[in-house]
Amino acid sequence: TQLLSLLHSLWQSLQDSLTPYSYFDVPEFLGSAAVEPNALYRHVHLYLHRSLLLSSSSPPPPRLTLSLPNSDAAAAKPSVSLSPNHSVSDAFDGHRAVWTHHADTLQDSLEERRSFSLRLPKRHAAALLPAYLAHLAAAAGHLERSSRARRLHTNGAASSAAWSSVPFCHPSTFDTLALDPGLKSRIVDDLTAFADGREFYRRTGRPWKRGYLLHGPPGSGKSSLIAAMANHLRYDVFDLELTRVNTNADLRALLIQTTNRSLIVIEDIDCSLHLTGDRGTKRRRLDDDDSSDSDSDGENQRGKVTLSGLLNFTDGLWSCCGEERIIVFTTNHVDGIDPALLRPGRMDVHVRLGACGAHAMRELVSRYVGVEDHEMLDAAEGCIRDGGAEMTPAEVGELLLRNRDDPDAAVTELAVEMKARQSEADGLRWEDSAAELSDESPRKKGRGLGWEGKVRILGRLRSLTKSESGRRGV
Ligand SMILES: Nc1ncnc2c1ncn2[C@@H]1O[C@H](COP(=O)(O)OP(=O)(O)OP(=O)(O)O)[C@@H](O)[C@H]1O
Repeated sequence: TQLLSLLHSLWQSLQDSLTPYSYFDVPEFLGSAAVEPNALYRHVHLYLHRSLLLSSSSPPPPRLTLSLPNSDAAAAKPSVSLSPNHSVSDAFDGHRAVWTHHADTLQDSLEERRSFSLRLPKRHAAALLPAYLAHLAAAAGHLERSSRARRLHTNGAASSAAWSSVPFCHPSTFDTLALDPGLKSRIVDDLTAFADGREFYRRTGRPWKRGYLLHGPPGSGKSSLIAAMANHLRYDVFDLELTRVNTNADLRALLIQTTNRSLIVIEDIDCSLHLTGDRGTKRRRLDDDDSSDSDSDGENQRGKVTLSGLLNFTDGLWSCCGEERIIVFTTNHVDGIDPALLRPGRMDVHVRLGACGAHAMRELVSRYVGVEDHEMLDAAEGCIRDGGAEMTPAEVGELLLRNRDDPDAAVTELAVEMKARQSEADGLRWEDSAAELSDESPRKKGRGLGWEGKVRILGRLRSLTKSESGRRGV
């Protein structure tokens, strides 16, 4: 046996010295007992699965293993892997890397040892290997993130500072969101730069977090934008219900339980706490650093969450207990928020969402009822461009949804509604102007209206008459 084993190793050495290739083994488990999982094996598996086996650019290897574990049956996505003792090749930097999957059954045991082996040209192996492994790790990391199941967390009863969660599967994405294209690309670019910014934040010594404030009337798409942001970044969402948090200490406890790569959302911030009044009474006591601990402790004793506690949450020392987090505040009334919360560093990006613009309206119509070109669509767009016709994306969406079986009726109703709103707005403006004209108050009288003002009011009156007749026509 010893002689045979010696001959075998001599034969191996001879082969190794003659072959033009270098081989690298990647076992599934590490250590003499082979119980510690090898992360590189998982990376190779993922990389081969997505980048090579399912790629349409290269022909698949002749044999693949398809599997669908019972626990994943609901997702109904079979996984594909390289069958044992089959190979697949990959091109990298002008060279060919060949991966082979091995599965060996151990003697006297049913146990199977699996591994991958990588074959590289021997002359270039030393130079190629580090770069190729880095490329593989980056691709696998990206795939791991994109395939990770995400969750929507919310804080439970007021008595407990704990999160509970459900799978996050909101369908809103930047593709389904009807937004002004400039605004959309600014947000996407900002999010992408943030997610890729590890090195930047490390170099500049800034905590790797970003604050967003979304403001606009109900139905302008704040929640949809949050879902699209989470889907774009593939982050978990922590939806913080401030009214269910008792004290600043609870708020801090909730914060430190949030995970990296997450979006922490506080909706309707103006309704959650009476922050402005709270701050107003304390403004004298609070210096520029609003997040002083002594203050928050004082408030804790009184048992409520305060502005200073919230500021600690957003940019105090405690806010840096993790990384890659985005904090999003939403409000319908931006004026009701204390300016301290809005400062850069706390809320870095302010996004105003309002009435549906012409581009967003066309996008919604195209998506809901498949109409790209229609005179009624032009009429509706005209009303938006002329001003006064304001409908939120939610209102436009609801109107189109009602008529989704009849595209003609949908765009006609949309044009009628826009026209009606424009006329109404013009009427209101005219009433305002008329009131101004007839106001007997000495202040207004003193200011008076010149002939230009009177002509302007007459012009408005005429356009109102016109729009009324137009409305009847529609
Ligand atoms: N920009 C948009 N593109 C496509 N659909 C939109 C858009 N904005 C809103 N909607 C539609 O309107 C519905 C309501 O929007 P959403 O809940 O996002 O508004 P919101 O501003 O968060 O409202 P609220 O302030 O009441 O929470 C969404 O379900 C979505 O279908």
